[in-house]
Amino acid sequence: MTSRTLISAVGLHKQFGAVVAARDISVDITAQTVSGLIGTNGAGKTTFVNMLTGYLKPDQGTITFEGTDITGREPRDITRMGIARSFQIPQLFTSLTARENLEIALGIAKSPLTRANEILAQFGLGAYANSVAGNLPEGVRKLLDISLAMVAEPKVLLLDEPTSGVASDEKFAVMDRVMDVIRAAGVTVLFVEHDMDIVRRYSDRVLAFYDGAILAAGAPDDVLNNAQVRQYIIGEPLPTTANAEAPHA
Ligand SMILES: Nc1ncnc2c1ncn2[C@@H]1O[C@H](COP(=O)(O)OP(=O)(O)OP(=O)(O)O)[C@@H](O)[C@H]1O
Repeated sequence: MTSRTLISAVGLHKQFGAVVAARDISVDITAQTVSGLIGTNGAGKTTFVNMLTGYLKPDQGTITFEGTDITGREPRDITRMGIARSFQIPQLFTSLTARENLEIALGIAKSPLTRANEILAQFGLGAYANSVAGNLPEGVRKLLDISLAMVAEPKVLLLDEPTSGVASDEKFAVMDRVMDVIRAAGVTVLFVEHDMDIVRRYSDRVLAFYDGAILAAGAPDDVLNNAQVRQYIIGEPLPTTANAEAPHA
């Protein structure tokens, strides 16, 4: 498998008053990989995602996508270039059916409305085609929301807590379906997730955020077994860490 760098972030810095939400973040994202972003609340995951998607402009640093500098570009330009996003709370028209939601997204993407059936089938949503989105179980709503993001055939998909609010016995089914679709389409994924079982199972690489910086990055087992990650992010103090200092504290 070739490992082509798709996104390259160099020296990203973002400050809100006294709060440093991103401190000197440099990371490369390889094409067609799945990166799990972990970190406690306020660690800087959303800030990083917002900078990649143009919702926030970094104070310093650059972001390159397929060799083009996209730093500070407008979100709609970045979306058009192939970076799509879904949110923690699905952005659906709750009074419309699943199919109608997809047809609206297809219309915006200037894609044939007849693709709705194919996309519903890909995401296992055929049985819900005529159900009103507001009445769908959370796992199905999440899948529908992600299917809307896939309408534009993005190269990169950013997912914000794809399993939050989903019943624990449905989480793996939701993620299995998402991963099947995105791997078949060759999409590169970054997903923010608090459930470490999901992170371990579905990530090729984990980026662990702490206090605005990347504390560790690498293979899931390496990062999730890293002593600092366990202590400061997963919240499992180690018996021998009584004298350890918090990074950046
Ligand atoms: N628009 C903003 N104005 C002021 N402070 C902000 C803003 N956005 C983020 N912050 C601060 O920046 C820090 C990083 O926040 P961020 O939302 O990136 O963290 P996060 O890791 O995504 O957390 P969560 O898991 O809660 O979503 C926090 O201290 C947050 O309060």
